[in-house]
Amino acid sequence: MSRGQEIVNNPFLNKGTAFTEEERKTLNLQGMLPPRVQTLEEQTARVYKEYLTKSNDLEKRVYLMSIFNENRVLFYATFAEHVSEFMPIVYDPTIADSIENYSRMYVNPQNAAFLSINQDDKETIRQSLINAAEGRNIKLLVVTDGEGILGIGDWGTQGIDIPVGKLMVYSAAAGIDPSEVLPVVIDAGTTRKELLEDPLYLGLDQERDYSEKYYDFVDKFVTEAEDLFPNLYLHFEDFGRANAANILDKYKDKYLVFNDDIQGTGIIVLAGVLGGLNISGEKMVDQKYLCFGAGTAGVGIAQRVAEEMVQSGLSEEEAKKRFYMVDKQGLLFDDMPDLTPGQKEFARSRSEFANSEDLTDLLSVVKAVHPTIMVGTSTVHGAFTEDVIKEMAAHTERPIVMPISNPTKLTEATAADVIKWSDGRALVATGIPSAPVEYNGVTYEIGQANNALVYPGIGLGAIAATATKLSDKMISAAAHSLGGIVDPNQPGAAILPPVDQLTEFSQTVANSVAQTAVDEGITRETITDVKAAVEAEKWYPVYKEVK
Ligand SMILES: NC(=O)c1ccc[n+]([C@@H]2O[C@H](COP(=O)([O-])OP(=O)(O)OC[C@H]3O[C@@H](n4cnc5c(N)ncnc54)[C@H](O)[C@@H]3O)[C@@H](O)[C@H]2O)c1
Ligand SMILES: O=C(O)C[C@H](O)C(=O)O
Ligand SMILES: [Mn+2]
Repeated sequence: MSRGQEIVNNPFLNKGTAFTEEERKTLNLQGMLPPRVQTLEEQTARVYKEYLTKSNDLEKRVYLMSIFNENRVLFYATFAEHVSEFMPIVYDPTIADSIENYSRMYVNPQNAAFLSINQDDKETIRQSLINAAEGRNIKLLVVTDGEGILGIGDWGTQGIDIPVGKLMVYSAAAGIDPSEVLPVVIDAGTTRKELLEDPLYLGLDQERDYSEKYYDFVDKFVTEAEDLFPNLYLHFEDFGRANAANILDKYKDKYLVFNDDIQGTGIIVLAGVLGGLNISGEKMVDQKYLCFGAGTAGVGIAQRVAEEMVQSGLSEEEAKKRFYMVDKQGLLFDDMPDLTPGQKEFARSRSEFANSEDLTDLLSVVKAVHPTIMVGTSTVHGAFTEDVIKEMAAHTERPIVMPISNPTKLTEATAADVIKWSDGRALVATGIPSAPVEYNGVTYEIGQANNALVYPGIGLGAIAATATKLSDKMISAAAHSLGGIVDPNQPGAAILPPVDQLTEFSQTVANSVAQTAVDEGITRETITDVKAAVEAEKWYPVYKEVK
């Protein structure tokens, strides 16, 4: 390929119509582009105008991804101009439609690495990562095995859109250089019959592997990735309930790793709880917490909030007594078979209740427990019914309610309903973006309790600090750093900061995470000026000289 062809076909170098006359001459691009030279501003205006002609969200996403495939600077410059408008298009919830239709709509591998459990020798794993990285300096890798995509379950190889999408948010929100990231999917088969029966399915035509071979494969992958990319921040996303915590626990003391569903979600929900308490004036140690859907996210959040209660003065035992976990069986009791290790930590004793046998549905548990905080991570659409919310609101002045299952079709309630049913008293945040709610003359802003509001800043902070691991203190600092961004005295104030300020508060999160790593002395390099180090790590969507 000629140098000119190489450049226009490389999304990290391509400038499209913005190549100047001078560049067209020196890079041998003459005759390869329409004659008019455009500025980046003209290009983003064109992209946005065309975007507006698309008739549905999936088409909008496909169009934006075509720009992403061609020209990363143009994609991120346009994204930066329309952050809160584009978030639900490139990310959740529209990304769910894109994953469900991935094989049919496939056009481009988007610089991802596709690993197959059938090729489990470490040389092939290593070479696959090298091929996908194409000599780029990879600092951030997002990997999924596709088993627990959002709440929509096992999508095998099609899950690759989640690492791609999570990384887009890293670059847009925190300014992670898009040429320094690598999305990876581990195809270990799938449990989804309709994929295996679909002749168009692009993943392996086999049942998901739950044997030791799977853990061996993950171990080879982690070892090779850490060896190839020595300063790596390794982000795990949407692994299944049986594996996610095991994998995090295995590597978290050894490498700089992060599980978004466990840790990221724990941080954003804790930040929302802190924001809610800031508004209600109540204390953390007085709260009673109900988790509905005690899986990867549900347990991860409960652990984070419990840790916060301990830091607020309770003993670990006292803190755990404030938690009630509800899953398919109803309230979880310690005599139940099949509890996950995380569920066991929080399971209650039957002797605490006169009617423990009856506590098999959410409403009876709410009646028996009178929670002050209720978080939904169950994937059960509509589970927070009018009866449930009214019962909760009857026993607490400002109930904190977060239906955060994704995407839209799985969410436990809408913000508008929760506000109406609680007569405007509930402090609400949702997993997907929600429009403001008008109720009795007050406009309620609804925060988005989605890990996207924190994981980009955490990654940027940890990378900029050259942290050797992600410590509990760094995680806690991230949650606390979001406080103070919202004005709690404003009637109808949100409990979390608005998505249109995503880039600003990602910076705040990054600074505080980096500062904590430096204070703890867990950095590879000596950092004297934390803010400068974070700033130096940031990438901006502007064209650079191509040589
Ligand atoms: N907003 C966010 O930032 C965020 C982050 C992570 C996960 N989530 C969402 O949370 C949901 C769960 O994700 P996960 O990764 O924890 O999945 P998971 O499969 O690990 O957990 C889901 C849990 O819900 C339970 N459940 C299923 N049906 C139930 C029912 N009828 N009653 C009670 N419990 C029931 C399951 O048994 C399981 O324990 C998904 O919809 C996901 O999109 C949101
Ligand atoms: O991807 C999201 O929108 C949040 C979260 O990681 C999820 O799995 O639902
Ligand atoms: Mn996730």
